[in-house]
Amino acid sequence: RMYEKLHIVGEGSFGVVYRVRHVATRRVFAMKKVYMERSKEGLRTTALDEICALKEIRHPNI
Ligand SMILES: Nc1ncnc2c1ncn2[C@@H]1O[C@H](COP(=O)(O)OP(=O)(O)OP(=O)(O)O)[C@@H](O)[C@H]1O
Repeated sequence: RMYEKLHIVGEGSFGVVYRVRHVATRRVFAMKKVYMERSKEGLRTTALDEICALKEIRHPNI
């Protein structure tokens, strides 16, 4: 396992955020687990929208 879960930081509309530790470097990060419920059409568009939005953002904390 690359990241060790420490505790839950918070929860939003699209997922839950954990405080985690990167095992190799011991650095602490926030990890967001996006809800990925499956529907007949495949992945929910809300989950995809959230992932696409986060991929676009350029910020040292993301
Ligand atoms: N990079 C981060 N570092 C530290 N804490 C974070 C980080 N991202 C999210 N959090 C914490 O986790 C909580 C949930 O974040 P999330 O982005 O899932 O939802 P939100 O943006 O607060 O709400 P919503 O998505 O419903 O508008 C936040 O309120 C914040 O406390």
